[in-house]
Amino acid sequence: MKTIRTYNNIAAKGLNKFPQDSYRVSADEAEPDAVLLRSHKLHTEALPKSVLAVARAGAGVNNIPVTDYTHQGIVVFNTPGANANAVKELVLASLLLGSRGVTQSMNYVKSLADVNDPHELHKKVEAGKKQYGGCELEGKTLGVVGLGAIGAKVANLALSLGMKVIGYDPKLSVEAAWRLSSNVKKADNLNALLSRSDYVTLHVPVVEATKEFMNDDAFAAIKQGAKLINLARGELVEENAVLAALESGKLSAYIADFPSQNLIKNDNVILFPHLGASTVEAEENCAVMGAEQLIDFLDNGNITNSVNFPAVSMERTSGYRITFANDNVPKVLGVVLNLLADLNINVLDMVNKSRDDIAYTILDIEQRPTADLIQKISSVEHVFHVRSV
Ligand SMILES: NC(=O)c1ccc[n+]([C@@H]2O[C@H](COP(=O)([O-])OP(=O)(O)OC[C@H]3O[C@@H](n4cnc5c(N)ncnc54)[C@H](O)[C@@H]3O)[C@@H](O)[C@H]2O)c1
Ligand SMILES: O=C(O)[C@H](O)COP(=O)(O)O
Repeated sequence: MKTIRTYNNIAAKGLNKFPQDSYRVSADEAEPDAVLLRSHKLHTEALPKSVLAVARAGAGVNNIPVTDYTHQGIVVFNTPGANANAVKELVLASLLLGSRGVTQSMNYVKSLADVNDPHELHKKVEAGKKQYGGCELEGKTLGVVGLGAIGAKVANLALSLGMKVIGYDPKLSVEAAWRLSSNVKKADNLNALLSRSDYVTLHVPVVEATKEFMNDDAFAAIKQGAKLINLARGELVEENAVLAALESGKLSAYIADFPSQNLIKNDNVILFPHLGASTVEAEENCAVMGAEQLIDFLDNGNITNSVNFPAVSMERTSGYRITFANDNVPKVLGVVLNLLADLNINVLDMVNKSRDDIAYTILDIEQRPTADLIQKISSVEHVFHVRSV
């Protein structure tokens, strides 16, 4: 029986993917084969030695110490694009909330609950509305920082609303570029985007290069009166810098998914409780994708959508499967194959891929691998993980 430890609220549609006759899934597994989670932070937690893989049912993996796990042979997965539509739709709400005094005017109407005379109420409604006049999105410019799964959907949506769209993504993948309308204008650098955008929306991961990249310099470059939407991560925006930009009027609104005490107190900040991916559809998509990737890895050794291991998949042959991970240096594969040859073990099929400084191999052999064979492969220099699948 394989076991999966879950954290957070994982949609039942995903949990039901694990076959009941071969998997046990719960929050209490002491020595799980894998972990399935959402935003639970693993940085301060030691994982049991039994863990082979961690699946993040979602996009951001900044809650997982990915680099530490890599050399322990722990494969980390995420679910690219599975919640992109949910975030895109909340960006649409953010654009409108930032433009039309929606929440403020709703609060004004609520404050009229005790005005019982219909004529008096009508007068107050008509007199009050002038405080909440807004502007339209059509014709305005949206700057999209990060044009991956979410950014591309947001950019295309904004075009359909009649907005002009500028994008900035120095690491844009070819696949992501294919998803993007050719009407999205390319900014050569961040400041070129910031200085021309009425609205700026962030869709990049938190990594060393993006931490607090929205700092004093960025707000100095931003267009006077711009509005900033951040449904990506709080750490992308330096808090004192955004508060100062709001105070000076350089920024007219900040709409974000990551509350802090200082932000909550500011009237020009609209905050959600990390709601971007919280739709039935997104939660199910993420849970299903995460579960399927874990099952294929645990049952077959195949790796799809890992953030630290190469993508490697091979159809099963009639034989027995071994997988191993090693430092990406010359000769390791050759040594393992020689070892098999010396033991007169026939290889039926094989695939080997590398990513940065690690490599991963799937080998189908003709005979059942013994504990001694697994031990011998483990002892090969630079091999740090071996599994009979
Ligand atoms: N609020 C939420 O609930 C929620 C939901 C989903 C994702 N997110 C956040 O949004 C982020 C993006 O998600 P995604 O699914 O679009 O991911 P993605 O990997 O598809 O896209 C990220 C894009 O950012 C680009 N990028 C990386 N560094 C950059 C930089 N320095 N400047 C500009 N672009 C850069 C990449 O090239 C990529 O195209 C996630 O990492 C996560 O932190 C939040
Ligand atoms: O990175 C993500 O996918 C989002 O931040 C969603 O996080 P959640 O699954 O905890 O809602």
